[in-house]
Amino acid sequence: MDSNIFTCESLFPQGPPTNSPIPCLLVGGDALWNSLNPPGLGKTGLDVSGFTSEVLQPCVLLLQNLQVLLRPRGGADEDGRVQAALCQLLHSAPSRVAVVATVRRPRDLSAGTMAVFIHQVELDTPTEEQRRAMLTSLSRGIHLGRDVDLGRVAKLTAGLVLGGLCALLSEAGRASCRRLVEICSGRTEKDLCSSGVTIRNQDFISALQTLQEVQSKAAGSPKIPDVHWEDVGGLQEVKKEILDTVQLPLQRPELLSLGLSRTGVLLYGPPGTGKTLLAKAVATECSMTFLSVKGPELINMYVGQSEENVREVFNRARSAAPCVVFFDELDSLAPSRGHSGDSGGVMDRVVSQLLAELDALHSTASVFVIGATNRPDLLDQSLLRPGRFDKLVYVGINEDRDSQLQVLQAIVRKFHLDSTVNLQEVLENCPCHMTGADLYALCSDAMTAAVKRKIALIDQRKETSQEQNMQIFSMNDSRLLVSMDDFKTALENFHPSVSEQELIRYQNIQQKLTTT
Ligand SMILES: Nc1ncnc2c1ncn2[C@@H]1O[C@H](COP(=O)(O)OP(=O)(O)OP(=O)(O)O)[C@@H](O)[C@H]1O
Repeated sequence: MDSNIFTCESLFPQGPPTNSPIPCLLVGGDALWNSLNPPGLGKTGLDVSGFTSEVLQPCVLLLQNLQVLLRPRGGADEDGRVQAALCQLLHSAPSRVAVVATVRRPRDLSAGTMAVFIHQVELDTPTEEQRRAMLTSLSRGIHLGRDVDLGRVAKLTAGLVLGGLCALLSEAGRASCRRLVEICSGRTEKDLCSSGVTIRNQDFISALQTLQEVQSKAAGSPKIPDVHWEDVGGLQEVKKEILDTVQLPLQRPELLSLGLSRTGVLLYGPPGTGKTLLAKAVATECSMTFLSVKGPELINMYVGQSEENVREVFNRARSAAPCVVFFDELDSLAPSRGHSGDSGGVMDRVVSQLLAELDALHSTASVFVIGATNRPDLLDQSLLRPGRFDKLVYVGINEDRDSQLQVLQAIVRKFHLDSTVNLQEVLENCPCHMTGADLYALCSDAMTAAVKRKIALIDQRKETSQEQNMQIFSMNDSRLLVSMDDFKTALENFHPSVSEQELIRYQNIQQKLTTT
């Protein structure tokens, strides 16, 4: 049993408060399970003295992840016998033992179990200000370089909780050791650490990257994307409209109390015009995490599961706040109620759930919703009421050459172009109506042509080198430069993805929405 009694590291990562004389016993897993379910399940009831002997009292008994204990085999219902034993435990606990239990989501426990606990405290994801205070407190006693600005670190750590911030500091410490070992070759990490290391800003940056990589590997966890304004060409007006809506309440939280904040923006327009890209850029530029959800992914055949999925998305967003939730293909998640044609009314319930979640966001600036659709006319109109998606922004096709050039320049930012490339000339050979995705396809076709050209060159050189015994030339020998000829090759098979008729249909929808 002793091996299951731990210190309270999870509650107090730096150890229990030193000025507190009360020990904290963390009990979890098998110890509690065995006590509540002795072999044969004949006896129920926890012998608290097993954990909290007279010697240790007064003390705090911390029961972690209570839901796991109550639903040991992941079943839908709690085991009544375990629940009864738990109630018994709480009633029979000595008065000098305070029992604290933790659970990820209160709804994981039955109402009966919840009622056993007199006080229920919800721990929210820390705000930027709270993260700053935590970082200041956690880094006490650690030597930080003059270039470290904990306020900025707090800004970049949206979505991290106390444990994450502890991990960040440890990782930054490791990064600073690695940096020193590299500089002072010949000295071991142990030597350097014993003589004291200073954590610099670059160590925090490297630690953040490491943490984000780990997080992004964890299924679906939101992170701050890496798309900047420079990656979005043109769309100046759209960028401004979204930023005014998202950034203002973040910078001026007092607007919330005046009821001047907005919960969501709906981007609509033809496919491939940069709606997803814009939403990601907003999140990056405002240092918010990004949670992308495709409408159809949330729909599930099991009764109640689709609504639960919607609820779960908003829970995840709240725990990663400040967060931008991006609902792609919103029309398939929230079609007009009464018209969806599903027999069980699943879609109607999903829409109602979505509306309830949007309304609940109203009092906070930390979760912002961006919806995207090609068919705003199919949406349930109540979504467009004030306080929900109350700003509609049309993201259309760039029709003038100037804005097309801006998109092209944004796309080729990461390409190496040779001096023969004239982007204006490329555009002159393109049709008038092109989406950003079309231009991206054109550039990647040009890149493919460049790769093929280089492979052909290598093959040719190989033949000559064998004949003349020359050194073999490989793909890595020089940078891959995309030439004007590569663009010309790409243009041969280039067709815009949105036809003129479709474009007219989108423009009609836009006109209808702006006049209503
Ligand atoms: N304005 C733009 N600037 C730079 N690149 C763009 C732009 N618009 C689109 N692109 C390119 O096209 C790709 C697809 O765009 P995106 O996915 O954002 O379009 P979308 O409007 O969300 O499409 P859909 O409606 O099909 O979801 C982007 O990854 C990007 O490479």
